[in-house]
Formats: sequence, structure tokens, C-alpha cells
Amino acid sequence: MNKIKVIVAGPRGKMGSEALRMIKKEEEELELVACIDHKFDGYKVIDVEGLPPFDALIYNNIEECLQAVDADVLVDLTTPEVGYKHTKTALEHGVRPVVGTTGFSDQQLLELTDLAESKGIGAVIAPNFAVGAVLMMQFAKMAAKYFPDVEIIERHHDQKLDAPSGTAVKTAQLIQEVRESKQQGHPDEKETIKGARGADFDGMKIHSVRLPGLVAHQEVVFGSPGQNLTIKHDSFHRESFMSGIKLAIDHVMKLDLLVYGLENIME
Ligand SMILES: NC(=O)C1=CN([C@@H]2O[C@H](COP(=O)(O)OP(=O)(O)OC[C@H]3O[C@@H](n4cnc5c(N)ncnc54)[C@H](OP(=O)(O)O)[C@@H]3O)[C@@H](O)[C@H]2O)C=CC1
Ligand SMILES: O=C(O)C1=N[C@H](C(=O)O)C[C@H](O)C1
Repeated sequence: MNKIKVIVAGPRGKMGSEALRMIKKEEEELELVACIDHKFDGYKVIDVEGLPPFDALIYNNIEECLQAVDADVLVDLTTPEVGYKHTKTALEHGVRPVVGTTGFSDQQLLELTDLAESKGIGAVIAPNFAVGAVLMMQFAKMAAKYFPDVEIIERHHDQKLDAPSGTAVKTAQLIQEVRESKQQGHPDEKETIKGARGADFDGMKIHSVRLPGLVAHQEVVFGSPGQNLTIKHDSFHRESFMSGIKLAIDHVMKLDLLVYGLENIME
């Protein structure tokens, strides 16, 4: 069986380094052919402290990397701006993106969807690769049919760049599919401190907590007279995202369009 040739962008990051460890474990099926970083140009991965022993080279320039290396898949785990550029460039070069990076705008997602379709190249973008988080989102969508009053509380480590989290936005979008648009809370409520009621998504409130010690956690709280329902998911370790990334790498090889959300490829 031919191995799937993978590039990882963001190899020194919390997620990127975990992805390298996953690829090491899956070496019978996956081959790391290069990494893209904005430091350590020309180094071998093995020569960067803390990274697993791969001989693959690190490139600072994605164009140069894609020209030099024969790759099937680009796994991007960087920052919103960089991740968007990488995904677009990979599609333009016929390399299939698997993107965990969050914070893309709706417009950017649309552009990437169109680009993948016009090139006939598979891509997977998933705001959360943890199977438990995907189930939490699906359960929240089911519950919203019966409990239209809902608030989302997401909690993350304090190094996170985007707020609300990609998972919280995706949860709100899924709920929006089944919930009549409505404004929640008292119609005359006023914030005496700006932001006290959280971000507003179609009347749903999203609250973003950032604290040291956290990894990735979300509660979806539904309220109705006399009862509350809380659906909660916790990622305590970034290993929780790796089986989803592996599934996406395998699956993207069979796709010829962009899929948004792991739920669309889970069996
Ligand atoms: N979909 C999912 O399941 C998950 C998604 N995420 C998302 O993944 C992304 C990464 O998260 P996380 O690993 O925690 O973040 P980190 O900050 O730990 O990692 C990001 C890495 O990207 C590097 N980087 C910055 N600019 C570039 C560039 N131009 N080229 C290549 N690499 C670059 C950073 O380097 P430096 O530090 O030197 O700037 C850093 O090593 C975020 O968007 C996060 O929201 C996170 C967890 C799960
Ligand atoms: O930055 C993180 O850590 C995470 N980001 C993703 C998001 O924005 O939803 C997924 C997970 O919550 C961890």
C-alpha cells in the first residue's frame, strides 16, 4: 500500500507537534515529507528541539516547499491568516488540505469551497477534530429543536488567538439550522459593562473564557421553564484531536470537494 505523503504546517505548535507524534505512530500508512514553519528554514525536523525524529526538511516558504516536495496532503495547524493562505496555496498546487486552524471568515470558507470545487481537489476543514466534540455539537443541534433558548460557554487556554472558538461558532451554526431566529433574555436588558452578555449569534449568546490551565472545553446550556439541559465536552489533552486528523487525512484522498466539519466524514 502506498503511504500518504503529508506536509505539516506549524510543527512546533501545540497541535502541530502532537500531529507529528501521531504521524510517527502511523508510519506504516503516513509519511512526513516536509514541514512549513516561519523559523528553522532548511533544518531537518529531527534537529529542532522537542520534535520527533523525522529527516523531513522545514521550509519557510510554502510555494518553495510545494515545488520541491511531492505531497498528497497539507495538514495546517497555524494561525487564521497563515492557515487561510496555506489552504489556498495548497489547493492551487493540487495538494489536499486538512485544516484544523480556526478563525476563517465565512467569506474565506466560501472562497476555499469554490476553489476546491473548481480544481476538483478534496479538502477537509474541521473546527474540532475531537469525536466527542463533534457528538456534543450534534446533540446540541438535536436539543435545540425542543429548547430554543440556549447559551454557549466555551473555555480555552489563554494562548488562543481567536474568539469565539471555531467550535462555538460551528455549534451556533448547527443550532441555527433547526431553531427559529429569536432574541433571548429580557427585551429591555442593558449591559452596564460592555460585553457582559457575551457575543450575539442570531440571538444566541456565546461566552469565551480564556485561562491558563485549560485546554478546550464547551458547555451548551439550554433553558426552559423549570428545567435546564447542559451538554458538555472537555478535551484534556491534544491527543483527543488526533484520531480525527488521521481520519481526515485518509478521507481527503477520496474527496473532490471541500468538506466543512468532521461529522460529514464520520461513519
Ligand atoms: N480543529 C481542531 O480540532 C483544533 C484546532 N486548533 C486550532 O489550530 C490552530 C493551532 O493551535 P495551537 O497548536 O494551539 O497553536 P500554537 O500557537 O501552539 O501553534 C501555532 C504554530 O504555528 C506557527 N506559525 C506561525 N506563523 C507561521 C507560518 N507563517 N508558517 C508556519 N507556522 C507558523 C507558530 O509559530 P510561532 O509560535 O513561532 O509563532 C506555532 O508554532 C489554532 O487555530 C487553533 O484554534 C487547535 C486545537 C484543535
Ligand atoms: O485553539 C484551541 O485550542 C482549539 N481550537 C479549536 C476551536 O477554536 O474550536 C478546537 C478546540 O476547541 C481547541
